[in-house]
Amino acid sequence: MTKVAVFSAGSWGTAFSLVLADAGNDVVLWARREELADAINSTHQNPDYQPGIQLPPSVSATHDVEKALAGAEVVVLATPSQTLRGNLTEWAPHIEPDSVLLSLMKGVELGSLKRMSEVIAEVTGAGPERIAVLSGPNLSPEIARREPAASVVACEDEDVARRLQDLCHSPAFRPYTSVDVLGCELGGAYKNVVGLAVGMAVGLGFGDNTTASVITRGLAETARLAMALGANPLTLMGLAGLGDLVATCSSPLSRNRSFGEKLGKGMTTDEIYASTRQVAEGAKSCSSLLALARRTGVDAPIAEHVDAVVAGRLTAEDMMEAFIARDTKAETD
Ligand SMILES: NC(=O)C1=CN([C@@H]2O[C@H](COP(=O)(O)OP(=O)(O)OC[C@H]3O[C@@H](n4cnc5c(N)ncnc54)[C@H](O)[C@@H]3O)[C@@H](O)[C@H]2O)C=CC1
Ligand SMILES: O=C(CO)COP(=O)(O)O
Repeated sequence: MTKVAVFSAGSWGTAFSLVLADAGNDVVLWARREELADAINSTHQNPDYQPGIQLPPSVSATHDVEKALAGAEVVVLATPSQTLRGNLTEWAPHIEPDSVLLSLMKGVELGSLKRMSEVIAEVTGAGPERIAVLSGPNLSPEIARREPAASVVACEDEDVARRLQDLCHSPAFRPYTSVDVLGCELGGAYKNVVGLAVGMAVGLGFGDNTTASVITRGLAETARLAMALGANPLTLMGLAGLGDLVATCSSPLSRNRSFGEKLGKGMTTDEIYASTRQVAEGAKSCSSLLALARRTGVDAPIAEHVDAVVAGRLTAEDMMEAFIARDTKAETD
């Protein structure tokens, strides 16, 4: 049995622990709060992030970093993107030297504009053959209920991607391999920003023509930036691109879409933050993705307008009007 350490016990870390356990691994889930680790061990449920879901016996929880990491061949990272650098700096000295680091996160760091795999490389010094990402249409409540879903596990070293694919292939979860780490990460981070825009349209009371238009132009914007940075265009048409975009933008379970819906209904960003404990990565990554697009010389109207609404410089209504009023152009430009 492979020992896998999962950091941390939020919605996705908990649901993915169940996938890993179903796939035959010994899973240790690290929780930031000791009382949550105790609750998971005594009830086999995570009442804060996946209430009502029974975790398999091969999932145990701990608040002790060293204990979680000792002997772990794979370390899964599922914290909010903006805290990863700080968290990993504390954890890195205890990570086994040959272990593989698998990121489940979908964001881009503010300030540095680094993707999560880049932050992991910088903080741990691990080479590309030890760093992988998993991304796809994987809304955690559905994964936790074992509803069938697919995903992509990407690593520059294809053998490592295959090893991780075997590691998380369960009766309900089907991972595909890829070597396009950058494309998977940008697809995952960008779909959250598009999800915010779609949520705003929903909050304003608009229907399927509007949301389909934003989704499609969102995919074009994602592909434009990702390809300029070297991604394989086919990645954006796959599970980590179109697949995740469709899941996020269509589902009321998406925190990013819900966040956008609240903005569309007139709530402020601060009011929304105060109303939930869960992360909506797009509310921060709209700014870092916009900066990345500007640095790359790529037009990013959705990131630009979403960033302005999140920052309170524009209303959601004005954003939708601005989308329609922009200079007209060819679809493929
Ligand atoms: N929930 C989902 O359906 C999916 C989430 N993801 C991605 O996974 C990542 C984690 O998301 P979720 O688990 O959904 O978030 P969450 O909000 O449900 O949980 C976040 C976890 O991080 C911990 N945390 C919060 N602030 C922290 C800090 N300052 N230091 C250390 N830990 C901290 C929390 O205690 C919690 O365990 C995000 O990048 C998200 O985009 C990816 C696919 C699916
Ligand atoms: O990444 C996700 C689904 O694939 C989860 O989306 P939200 O973070 O918007 O809930």
